Amino acid sequence: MKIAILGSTGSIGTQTLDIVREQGDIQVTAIAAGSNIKKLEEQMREFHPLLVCVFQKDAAKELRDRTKDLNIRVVSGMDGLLEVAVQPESEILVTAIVGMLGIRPTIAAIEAGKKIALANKETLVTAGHIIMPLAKKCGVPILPVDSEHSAIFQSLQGENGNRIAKILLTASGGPFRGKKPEDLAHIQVGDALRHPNWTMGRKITIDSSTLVNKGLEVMEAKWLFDVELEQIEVVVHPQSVIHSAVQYEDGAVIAQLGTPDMRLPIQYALYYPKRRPLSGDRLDLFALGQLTFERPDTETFRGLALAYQAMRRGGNIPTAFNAANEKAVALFLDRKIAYQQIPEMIESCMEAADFIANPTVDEILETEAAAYEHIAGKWGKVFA
Ligand SMILES: NC(=O)C1=CN([C@@H]2O[C@H](COP(=O)(O)OP(=O)(O)OC[C@H]3O[C@@H](n4cnc5c(N)ncnc54)[C@H](OP(=O)(O)O)[C@@H]3O)[C@@H](O)[C@H]2O)C=CC1
Ligand SMILES: CC(=O)[C@@H](O)[C@H](O)COP(=O)(O)O
Ligand SMILES: [Mn+2]
Repeated sequence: MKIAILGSTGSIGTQTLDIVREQGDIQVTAIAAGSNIKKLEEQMREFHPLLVCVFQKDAAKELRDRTKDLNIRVVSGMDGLLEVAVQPESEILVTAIVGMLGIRPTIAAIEAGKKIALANKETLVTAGHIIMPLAKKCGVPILPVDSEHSAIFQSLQGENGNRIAKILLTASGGPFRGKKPEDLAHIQVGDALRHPNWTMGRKITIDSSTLVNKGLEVMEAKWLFDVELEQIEVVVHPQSVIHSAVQYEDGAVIAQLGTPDMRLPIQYALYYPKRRPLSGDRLDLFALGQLTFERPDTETFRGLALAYQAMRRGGNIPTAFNAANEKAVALFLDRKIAYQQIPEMIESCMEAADFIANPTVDEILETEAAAYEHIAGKWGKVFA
């Protein structure tokens, strides 16, 4: 099997490469990252891709100098990401890049007939109405990597045309589960980066803590599984053992359970429909003792309530939601805004957005730019 990876240096990207190492029959034809040339150089020397993209131009130049002996082409910028996405020899593109920057490369890969192993949920949230019909038209499967969506996908195997009554989308509840709004006023970056169950990139870890991640995942599920919003129920399950479930019309609930290990959904997407042996811990129900469930507290964690609102309004409002969140999380991680300003900025950008019912890619990117401008206009001092 031949694969290309967008975001090879990140959490999902490096775990994809762990699978490449373990399985031994995957060739990595192309990789891309933002600026981490140290890790890219290591990956080039170990996996010998044919093409490498570093988004930042200066970093690409430095990587070229450092790897002259390898004779591997190094490209940069959006054009470089697009080249990696459509690298002629690859069969599957793993979208492990963070943010809606993934939209254009994902579309290009679908148009080039590549299967998509999709981790980059922001792309579906903002452009699901373009990507899902395009994938259908091009006969390209979108194979979910996100743990919940992989669990749903696994629970749907053998459904024989039976309809989904409900999706039970599990959520850990994040590090602040049980807290009230007044407890969140002085949250620091280090507190929010302490996820109870998963080790992930910084942006998604913050999103898990605000429940924005769950809001993004509800939208992702809606696009992937073609269900109504009302058919998706978020269930807080602090142990993260049940990765999600499907309820059928006769009431049967089929779930996928496992240890919190992203290598399983990544491997399942790559080899679908085959399962392969995989190293790692096995689930021990006796050691666990009990599994618990709660309703999400959407009054404290307004990110989830705002996501539902964005989905109900539809059009480009999920883009306003997502773009505002990407900017707000980056500002919070840079210690420029307080934790509770994340939902505040999302709500404000959603209110300020000019509604477009069926946005094109250009209009999605304009909505993103407008959200950034709105934040700069209203909170200008945080950019100083
Ligand atoms: N981590 C997880 O367990 C899960 C992640 N996801 C989703 O997967 C995606 C990736 O998440 P995660 O792996 O945690 O993120 P990380 O932050 O760990 O990695 C992000 C990757 O994207 C690269 N990147 C960042 N900016 C650019 C750019 N401008 N051009 C090219 N590459 C860029 C980074 O490169 P560099 O290192 O150079 O910055 C890095 O390789 C997200 O959409 C997330 O929501 C979904 C489920 C679980
Ligand atoms: C591993 C994974 O898929 C993450 O998206 C995870 O779901 C985050 O956990 P919570 O958002 O449920 O805290
Ligand atoms: Mn998830």
